[in-house]
Amino acid sequence: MPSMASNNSSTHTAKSEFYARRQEIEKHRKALPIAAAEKRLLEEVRNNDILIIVGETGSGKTTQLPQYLFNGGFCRSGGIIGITQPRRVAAVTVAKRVAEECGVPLGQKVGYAIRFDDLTSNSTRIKYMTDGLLLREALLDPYLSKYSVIIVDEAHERTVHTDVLLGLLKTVQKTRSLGARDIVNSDNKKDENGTLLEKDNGIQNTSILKHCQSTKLSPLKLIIMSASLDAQGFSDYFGGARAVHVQGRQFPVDILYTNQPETDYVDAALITIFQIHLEESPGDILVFLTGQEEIESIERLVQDRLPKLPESKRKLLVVPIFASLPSEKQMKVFMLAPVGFRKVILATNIAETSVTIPGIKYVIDPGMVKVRTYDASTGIEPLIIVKTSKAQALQRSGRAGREGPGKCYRLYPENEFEKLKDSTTAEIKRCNLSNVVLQLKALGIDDIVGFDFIEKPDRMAVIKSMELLFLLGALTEESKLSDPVGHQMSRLPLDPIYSKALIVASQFNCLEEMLIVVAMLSVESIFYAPREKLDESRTALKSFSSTDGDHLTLLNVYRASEEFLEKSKQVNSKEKAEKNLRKWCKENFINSRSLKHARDIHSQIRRNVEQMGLQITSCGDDMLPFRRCLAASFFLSAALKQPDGTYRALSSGLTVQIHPSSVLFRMKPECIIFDELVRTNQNYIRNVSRIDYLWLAELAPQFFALQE
Ligand SMILES: Nc1ncnc2c1ncn2[C@@H]1O[C@H](COP(=O)(O)OP(=O)(O)OP(=O)(O)O)[C@@H](O)[C@H]1O
Repeated sequence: MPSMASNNSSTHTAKSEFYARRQEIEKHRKALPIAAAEKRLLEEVRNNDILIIVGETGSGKTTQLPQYLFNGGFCRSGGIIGITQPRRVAAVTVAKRVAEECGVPLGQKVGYAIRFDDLTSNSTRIKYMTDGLLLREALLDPYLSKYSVIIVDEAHERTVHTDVLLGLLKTVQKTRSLGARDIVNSDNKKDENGTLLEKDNGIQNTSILKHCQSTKLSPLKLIIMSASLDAQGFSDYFGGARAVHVQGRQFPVDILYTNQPETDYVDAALITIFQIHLEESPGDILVFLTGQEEIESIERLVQDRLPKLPESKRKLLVVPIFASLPSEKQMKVFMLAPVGFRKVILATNIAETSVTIPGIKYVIDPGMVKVRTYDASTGIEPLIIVKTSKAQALQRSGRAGREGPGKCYRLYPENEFEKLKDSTTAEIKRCNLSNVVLQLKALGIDDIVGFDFIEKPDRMAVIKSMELLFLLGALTEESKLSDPVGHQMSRLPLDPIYSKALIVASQFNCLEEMLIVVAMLSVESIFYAPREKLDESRTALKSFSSTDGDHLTLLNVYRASEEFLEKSKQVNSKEKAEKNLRKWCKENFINSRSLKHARDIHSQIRRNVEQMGLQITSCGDDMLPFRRCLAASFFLSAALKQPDGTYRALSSGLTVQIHPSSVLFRMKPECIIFDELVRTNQNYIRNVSRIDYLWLAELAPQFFALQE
């Protein structure tokens, strides 16, 4: 019968496509430079409990090593191979790729887990995750007992989470080795109960050892990996651990430099995009920029210029990717462009390491990156734009040459490259440490200064952050985590001040409102004001603005958007309603991407506080409790008006000014709290709300009584 015949043939086609794809993948895997080193690497891991692996970008470290270890029997007794990544997008996309290479559905043998998104199951043996997530797992399972191997990938990035994790893993690894060895043959020192005595990294290891002995935990294999790693430094830190190099890269990447330094790198990037598009052979372009605003401005400029090109040259598809973009939008960059189109990806350093973006042949690297810095003496955390390190430049160029030869356009002269720092300053050296301290305390590590970090944070920064946590009520006078506030705060994946605000809000009966405001404060630029439509955008803002300040204004925006969406959903499909909301955002000069991100964060933190058993109630129309709650939570950033119209920040003594984007810019109330201090040519404060000065001593006596 014809229909039978066609069914059969379509099954045949599907089958042969499947086998063709598997063959293609197998061929690709065998061609990777790391493939020649498979046996050697397995031997090295068998012989060394800690191993450092350095290999070129694209050589196959992240995708292949876990598979080699799995096939080499490292999961035989049920253990999991955990691979950490500094970024969520890398954890997700690499896991997808490896699942495909293994020919299994994602979430079975191969899975990933990132904050609020866990695609693993009992059968998962190769698990990709963010370094922050593994740290959170350590809170519940200090021995990381389900892992037989942990690979810390992209260790060169030296995020705070990676650094804390390295210190923690050093201890866990040592303890698990000792525990396991002791079961077999013990001549180690023991206490009267026969438990090994060992105190390391501030953790009382006797209990860990006891556990290791009772559960017969096997030693943990620890692998530190990167393409651009100071192998010696890492080896020294891990007591002379063995370092191996995997030679070779799959495809060449031509590096091109400019003759002269560029005065405006954004403009230079724009010109280079069009030059490549008009003159070079097919292949997609990846451009590294410093942030959402820069990306959105180039996106508009490219769109503006496209219609001026000849019809045949207009097939250019611009796709942005930055951290605060919802993940389903981030995933768009991994989709192939429609036939005949060239894709231009505008990315922050989120796409710098680990990821393979299909189709990328050209990389444009202006050599700049936005980083958060920290001034412990004032508590200011300005975001500044700085030059990348050599390691970052190498990673960026490594995003090309993954599927074929590539080109990287560095928008600076070659001699400038030589002047760059070898590696990026570790984040722990330049950030507010209150979150780190809170996490370490929650892990039972009380001696923060004595903790064996690969690079010690500044002592002053540690002390400042302990002070801050004490003032927020998270630490006791003995510097222990307080109960319940400190413990609750450590469970919330937020900046400690926001976590505290949520806890306080449950007492002020306005948690409903605070959840929204914290979500809105957690995203970049809710409002946008294009220069050519400044008046219109101001008028739009007025319809939401509250004379009490920006926090209530943000609340109004969120609620108005929810109301709009609900109404739209009553008469439209969900997709249509979402589309209408984007239109509504545009009309009201609201950044729909940021708003969507805030809605996601809102539902996530709402789930968190529900799990913690906090009371979610609303203060209704009376905003007084909410404003008092703002004062009780943000008292460390209270400021008083001075005769000249500037403000004095009460905790740092700095002179600050309300940012022109604030609804209180002209009103200038006597006493305010603010969320953020931005340092440009002035100290500007953003997200400002009016409070009553007398509330400060009443609601934060621990701070304002100390001041007198
Ligand atoms: N999602 C993907 N789609 C297509 N090919 C991929 C994908 N992920 C990896 N590959 C291929 O596998 C190769 C090895 O990637 P892998 O991430 O394992 O390298 P790596 O050595 O870890 O690189 P890096 O140091 O840059 O993270 C890539 O160069 C690419 O050819």
